[in-house]
Amino acid sequence: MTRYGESPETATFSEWLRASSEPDWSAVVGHPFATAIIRGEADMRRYLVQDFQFVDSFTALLGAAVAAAGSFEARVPYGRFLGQIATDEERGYFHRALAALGEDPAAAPAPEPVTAEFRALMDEARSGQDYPVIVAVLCVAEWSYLGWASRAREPLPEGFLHREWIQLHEGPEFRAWVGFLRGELDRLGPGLPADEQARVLDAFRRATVLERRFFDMAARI
Ligand SMILES: Cc1ncc(CN)c(N)n1
Repeated sequence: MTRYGESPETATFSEWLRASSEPDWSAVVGHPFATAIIRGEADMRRYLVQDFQFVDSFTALLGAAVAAAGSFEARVPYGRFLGQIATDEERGYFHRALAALGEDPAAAPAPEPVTAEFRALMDEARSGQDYPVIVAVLCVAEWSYLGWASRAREPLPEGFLHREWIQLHEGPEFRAWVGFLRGELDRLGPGLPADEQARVLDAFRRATVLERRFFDMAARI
């Protein structure tokens, strides 16, 4: 199904995108590496070293969303989240975590193939300046992470590497952020021409496959 609205039971545009990205979506949310994070058992080294490179392109993509959003009110949530990543919260976590793992945040180790592909997709969306496509890629990254992090139950792992990574992707603020991204897709998607809907779906699916492969890479022995 490549057109939204063909199925009468389809609830929202974002839900249609998610359902059209199965089985990869469920594979990300239920991935064994995510389960290992929740249990405090995941070896975070390769994952965080690679994710620090992911976050660079992700931050640039947030900047593109600020520029491409159609109104001041729509730009504000991107600006707010951009601030969180760029300042103490996420950047601070990466610096502390990489230091604890004996890694240098300033080093730029070779990207794994999936990291390079993910960065290429985000850079493509950024330079394309097509707002719904930009939102689709951001939405996959955040919504799928909310999906696995929501599986965590108290007590969270004691070690900060796992506990804080879960907390960064869960909680009322992160839920509201994901709700905003989904809301943008739900607001704009249904009125898009068929070829643009197909472009948005293609970006959403590609990002979902890359999320799955990213966890596969992290879990590799
Ligand atoms: C690969 C990946 N995807 C998503 C996220 C959540 N921002 C992340 N940090 N890394």
